[in-house]
Amino acid sequence: MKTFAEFGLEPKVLQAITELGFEESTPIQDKSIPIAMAGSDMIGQAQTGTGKTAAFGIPLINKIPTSEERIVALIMTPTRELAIQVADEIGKLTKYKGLRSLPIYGGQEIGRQIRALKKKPQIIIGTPGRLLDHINRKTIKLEDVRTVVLDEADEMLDMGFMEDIQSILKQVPEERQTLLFSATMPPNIQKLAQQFLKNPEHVAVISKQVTAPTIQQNYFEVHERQKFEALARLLDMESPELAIIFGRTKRRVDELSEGLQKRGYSADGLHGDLSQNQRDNVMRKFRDGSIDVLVATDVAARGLDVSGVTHVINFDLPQDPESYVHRIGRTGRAGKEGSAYSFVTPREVDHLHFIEKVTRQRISKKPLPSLAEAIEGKQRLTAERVLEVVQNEDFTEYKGIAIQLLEQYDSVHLMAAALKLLTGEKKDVSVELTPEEPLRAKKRKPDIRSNGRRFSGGSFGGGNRGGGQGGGGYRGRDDRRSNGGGGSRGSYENRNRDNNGGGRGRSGEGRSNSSEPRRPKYSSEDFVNN
Ligand SMILES: Nc1ncnc2c1ncn2[C@@H]1O[C@H](COP(=O)(O)OP(=O)(O)OP(=O)(O)O)[C@@H](O)[C@H]1O
Ligand SMILES: [Mg+2]
Repeated sequence: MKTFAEFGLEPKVLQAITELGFEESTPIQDKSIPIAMAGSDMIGQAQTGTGKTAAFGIPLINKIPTSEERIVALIMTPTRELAIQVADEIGKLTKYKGLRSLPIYGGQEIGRQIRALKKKPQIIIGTPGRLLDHINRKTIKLEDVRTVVLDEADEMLDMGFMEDIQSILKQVPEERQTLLFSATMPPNIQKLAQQFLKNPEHVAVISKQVTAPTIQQNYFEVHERQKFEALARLLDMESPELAIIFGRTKRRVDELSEGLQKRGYSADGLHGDLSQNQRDNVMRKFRDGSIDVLVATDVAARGLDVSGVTHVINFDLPQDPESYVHRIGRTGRAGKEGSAYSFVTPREVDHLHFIEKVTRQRISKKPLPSLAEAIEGKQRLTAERVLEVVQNEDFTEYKGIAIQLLEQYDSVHLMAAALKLLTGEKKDVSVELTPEEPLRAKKRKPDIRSNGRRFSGGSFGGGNRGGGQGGGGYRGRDDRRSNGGGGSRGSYENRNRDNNGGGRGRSGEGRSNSSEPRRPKYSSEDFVNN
């Protein structure tokens, strides 16, 4: 691992890196920064949460002169939310150098974007649909662009953005540097690379597994009708700091987040049918910790970086192994620990094994959390909250009444009653979800680690098993809560621009709930206690 000073970066860029708290470069940064600084095209693959944004962001910022008044760099992302987050990180990296960067995405008032474009940003971070819109209106000209980054390129392909990317890149001069980054590189990415990159260097910092080794991966075998109760128990048992729960469809996300709210969890939902404002609010609440549980479709699977996410729960198993890798990668970032739990119905067990095979990672089967474990978890959390008050807060005002009560009642009885009250046991409100069809294993070649070409990268920190590997590259960041700044507005960019539907995202993003057959609802009371 290098210190950033060894790359020969401008002092103002270094200063911003130091302020972000990055002490050493991560393996992907180590390998990509020199290649990108030399001007070569590049394909970069590294596990989720290992700093790919800065790996392309730092060299990009370093090379743009401050005096520049034209758009010279273009970064494309598959989702609006990611565009905002990347713009935020680029903004932080360019704080001292003082370049101007601007996110451009669907769902935001176009007039506002046009006004912001008049301030002559040098770096645009956008989703393909809205970018094309601006190109057609001639409010964005790409004739001076010298650097293009495709973040999550494979996802953009999967969402059907190939033609849009083609049209956008037609506007960019041939003499440019093109960089392509993702944690997964399915074989079809080759097509995109051949079209848009020139003699790219391949850099991969993945040896055995494509998932980050700091994520503990588990699954429960559970019947569809048991899932909600199992989820509630899991949340009670584990009391995550922040959790993301992935559901297959928008309807699922709505029903789940409502159900969790009814049961007293601080949860909210995120999917492509919400208004931009609603998405905005949900992401802001999640980033600042005013909700603990984000329920989302795959709209939140790629690239999102919210520190404090300790748990990812696949309430529904994703269709693609790629999606699994990215979803669980929302935790265990920047060397931190994280846990992933997947709910697998008996008919989906084969599909889970397929995901294990493709990702070359064992996923451990766990027994469903029992009622006793759930209760114990809740009680432990209450006790922790009480002790925190004991240690950190002023409760002098309550001492008088405490003394009075203790004179009349047994101290253990009193304490137990107070804890019961605090635990806030909810009446078992029954929650009904519309069942989802189980997934079937897809047939395909079980390797998503590379596109079949040889990569110049070696292993990721020398052996990926066990912990320890992520630690080296990530010192000094643990207490930082990465705040999205302007908040994050999330949505898959709709193919037809602003929310006209027609998005082709997987996992239900583009699927109309109303067209699905109505199946009988089941109730959480069907759940058999264990
Ligand atoms: N050198 C570094 N030292 C410490 N923290 C870092 C370093 N580089 C990046 N980070 C932090 O690590 C976190 C993850 O980075 P980033 O979002 O770029 O990951 P990624 O590789 O793009 O992941 P994904 O595949 O999920 O998109 C961010 O909070 C980022 O600020
Ligand atoms: Mg990323």
